[in-house]
Amino acid sequence: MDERVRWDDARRLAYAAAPGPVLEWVPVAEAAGRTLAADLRAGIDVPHYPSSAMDGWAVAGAEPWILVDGGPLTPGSATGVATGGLIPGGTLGVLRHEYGAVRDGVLHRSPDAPDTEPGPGTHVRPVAREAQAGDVLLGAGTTLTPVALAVAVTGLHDTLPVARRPRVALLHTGDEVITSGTPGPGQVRDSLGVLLATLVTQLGGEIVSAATVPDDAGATRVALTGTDADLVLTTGGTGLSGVDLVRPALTALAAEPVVPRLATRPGGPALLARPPGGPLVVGLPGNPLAAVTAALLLAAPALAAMLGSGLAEPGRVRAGEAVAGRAGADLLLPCTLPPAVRGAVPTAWTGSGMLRGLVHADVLAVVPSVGAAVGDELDALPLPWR
Ligand SMILES: Nc1nc2c(c(=O)[nH]1)N[C@H]1C(S)=C(S)[C@@H](COP(=O)(O)OP(=O)(O)OC[C@H]3O[C@@H](n4cnc5c(N)ncnc54)[C@H](O)[C@@H]3O)O[C@H]1N2
Ligand code: MOO
Repeated sequence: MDERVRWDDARRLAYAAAPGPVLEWVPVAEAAGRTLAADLRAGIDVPHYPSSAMDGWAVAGAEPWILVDGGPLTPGSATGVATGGLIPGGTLGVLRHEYGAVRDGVLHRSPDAPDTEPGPGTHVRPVAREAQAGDVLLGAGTTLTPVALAVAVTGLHDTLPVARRPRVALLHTGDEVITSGTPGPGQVRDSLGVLLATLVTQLGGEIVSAATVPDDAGATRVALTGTDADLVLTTGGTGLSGVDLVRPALTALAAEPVVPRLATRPGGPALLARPPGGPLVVGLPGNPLAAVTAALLLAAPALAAMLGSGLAEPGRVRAGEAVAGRAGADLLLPCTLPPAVRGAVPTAWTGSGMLRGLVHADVLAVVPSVGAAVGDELDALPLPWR
């Protein structure tokens, strides 16, 4: 049986396998970038009083208008209002400053005032035009952008119910992986640690631990379970050699293989498994481009589910050049979108051990096994750091 899962099915399975959000309250000033865990309703009508949209005069009845100090107005009277000022009772509409002239305490329309001004409701912002008290202003799952925070404050919210940041443990396997100094032959500097920590943070998670585990079955098993994280991301050790121990360790733990492998290149050996009672485990291949690709396909959807945000639909791009396919797998290629080409062009570095191409890439384009001709529409995964 082919246990390799297509890239799009893998995203959905990862999203479905992850637990939902845990709610916590944070002050609005500390909530930027967080994800709302519950609908936020307006605590007041927005706006909550009728206000002027212009500097000018609130008028009642037909001109001329005798200026009075405040309202309520009776027909033939007017009072000065500033933008945002309270519209007094009895007001017909607002005559903006440019279209009025005051002589001897009496307001007249100027000759260039439009015929329609002032009419009923001119330049008046009615109560609740934007929202009524109780309306949902921001839905659960909304990312708290600067604008969303402002809307929350307008709706009278000083603390916000947000999804607790998913707690993520990083586990690097491989005796050859070193974290400082110059690597000798057969050794490699850990480049995935900083990459994944940054990516996880950008995706809304929180790194709670980062450890390196030697190529030892027992140590790998212990490391996979000895954590209170919500999600464990392992690197390396997903392959077939005697020192690739992530898969055997998960089998020994009787973990449910939610995504046993991916039908993609790079990233084919990646996996997502659920040990009983333990945190979700995403096994990323050691080859760096394969690791990032798999992180976007498996870890990103799992984190989105834990945050209660939706599973983002992939984008679409046109192939900017012909690309040969690869039998039995979808190619996920770092591509730029040069304006002159009007399509996706693979970077010069698409090997699974190479990261250079991703630095300048705009998307990961999905090239089906049959390949792509110039102009073909392709699915494309956005890159979270773009
Ligand atoms: N006989 C076969 N060999 C391989 C196959 C296969 O099907 N048959 N698949 C290849 C594919 S595809 C991939 S991807 C890799 C998967 O490798 P592992 O997940 O087992 O990773 P390692 O063997 O531990 O390391 C691979 C590579 O990555 C480097 N690495 C590991 N960790 C890090 C790190 N933290 N930072 C930077 N680089 C890292 C490591 O040094 C190796 O060069 O297997 C293929 N082989
Ligand atoms: O997933 Mo591997 O990096 O395809 O060679």
